[in-house]
Order: sequence, then structure tokens, then C-alpha cells
Amino acid sequence: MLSRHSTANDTSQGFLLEALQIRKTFGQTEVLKGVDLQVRPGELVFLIGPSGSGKSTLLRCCNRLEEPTGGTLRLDGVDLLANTTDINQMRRKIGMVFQGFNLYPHLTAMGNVTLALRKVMKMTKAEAEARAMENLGLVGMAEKANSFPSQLSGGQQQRVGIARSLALEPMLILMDEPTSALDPELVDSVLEVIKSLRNRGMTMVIASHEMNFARSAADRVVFLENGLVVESGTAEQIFTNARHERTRQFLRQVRH
Ligand SMILES: Nc1ncnc2c1ncn2[C@@H]1O[C@H](COP(=O)(O)OP(=O)(O)OP(=O)(O)O)[C@@H](O)[C@H]1O
Repeated sequence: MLSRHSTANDTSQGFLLEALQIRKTFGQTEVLKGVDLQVRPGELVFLIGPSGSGKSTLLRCCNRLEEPTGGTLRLDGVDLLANTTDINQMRRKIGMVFQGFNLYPHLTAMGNVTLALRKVMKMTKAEAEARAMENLGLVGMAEKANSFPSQLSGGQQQRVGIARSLALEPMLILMDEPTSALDPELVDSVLEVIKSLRNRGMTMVIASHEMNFARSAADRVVFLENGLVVESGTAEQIFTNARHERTRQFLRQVRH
């Protein structure tokens, strides 16, 4: 069900997401200065870089939570910046997982997952609950379906957040620091879920400071600094054989 390998539109040269020369200005400050991010179906891409380098802004531009100041943005060959594109419809194809979980406190895990299914996808209660259980199962949370967020650990809440994104059957999931709000002992359970989604073929872009995880799981790593891509390559290339001194410096700093 999660395999997305066959969904990319061939007109996009096999890329599911193409963000080309993306620029974003806040006031006088240019935060993204022409960033390229191209993602193939089934790829797990990590965005790494110093705090303030523009990782979150880039993710937010990719589903137009922020309006890019310039550039080209395509999902499965569809121009996301065209006036004629129904952005709300396209956003349903892009799941977003944030660091703060953003679960509704008055709804159970099940309620949080079924809400969008019922409101957005107009599913019946029974259909929505069946879909929710399936996705809670995928993140190891089926047994906690009736728990409220306050009864769940941070890692469990984050897994419910991931199930909520998955339930809408997105083509692509963007994750912004999915583990940074978690106590260290809870991080691994979320990383395991991400790995299992990767193994099922889900396409994901993750902004993260989890370098060890990026190293072990990423298909590709993009190093962003000061609003520009300094270097992009396989995890092996970036972590053991970076071409740019800036990349090597950054990795030395985060390892200490
Ligand atoms: N809404 C906004 N208004 C003004 N400036 C903003 C806004 N959002 C982000 N910025 C600025 O854009 C720059 C990039 O921020 P961004 O959150 O994208 O960085 P980041 O790489 O994700 O950082 P971190 O690793 O700390 O999450 C920062 O200097 C930030 O202050």
C-alpha cells in the first residue's frame, strides 16, 4: 500500500518532488537563496545543516505553508506554484510531521487519526476507523488507539502524528525535526518507524540533527548552509568523503 515507486510522473524525469532554485525572503532577509531539492520516489532524503540554515523554511515552502519568493516546485509533475493548481488538493498528497506532535489533546489517538479522514476524505466512521487502525498498527500504536495524548509518551505521540499523516496516503512525507522534542530514550522508537516506512517505499524528506540516523538510513543527504545547498550526496559520500570543507567542518562540530 505504501509503495510509491510507480507513482511518479514520467514527465518529471523520475522525480517525485522537484524544488528548483527556491528562494524565500522574510522582510529584508533572504533565507533561501536558490535551493535545489529533487527527490525520487521511495527515497529517504535528510536535510542537515546548522541552526538557521533554512531547513524548516525549505520544507514549509515545499507544501506552500510558506510562499516561495521564487523558483519552481513540482510534485509528481504538477506545478505547485501555478495559479491553476488546487493547492489544497495537492497538500493532501504531502504529509507533514512536525516536532511538536500537534495532536488534539481532547481526542484519542484514534480520534486524531480519523479526524482528517472524516473531514477531508469524507469517510464514514467505520471506514475512517479501519484506516486509522491500519496506520496506528504500522507505527506500533494500535494498542493505544483509545489513549489520549496526555496518556502517551512523547515518542508515542509522535508515532500517532506519523500515523495521522500516513492515513491520508500521501505521496511524500516531510518531517521537520521529528525527534527533537523527545527525551533521548524515546528517539529510537520514532527512528524505527521511519526506517520501517522507508523499507515500505515511502518517500520522505527529513530535516534532522540526528546525524547517526541520517548516516545509517538516508539514501541521500543534503547539506544546507546559509540558505544554499553546499553539497548533496549519498550518506556514505557526505559522512565519510565530503568534498567541501564547510561540510567537513559542520560534521566535526556536531560530532563534538
Ligand atoms: N516567519 C519568519 N519570519 C522571519 N524570519 C524567519 C521566519 N521563519 C524563519 N525565519 C528565519 O529564517 C532562517 C532560517 O530558519 P529555519 O527555521 O528555516 O532554519 P533551520 O535550518 O530549520 O533551523 P533549526 O535547525 O534551528 O530548526 C532563520 O534565520 C530564521 O530566523
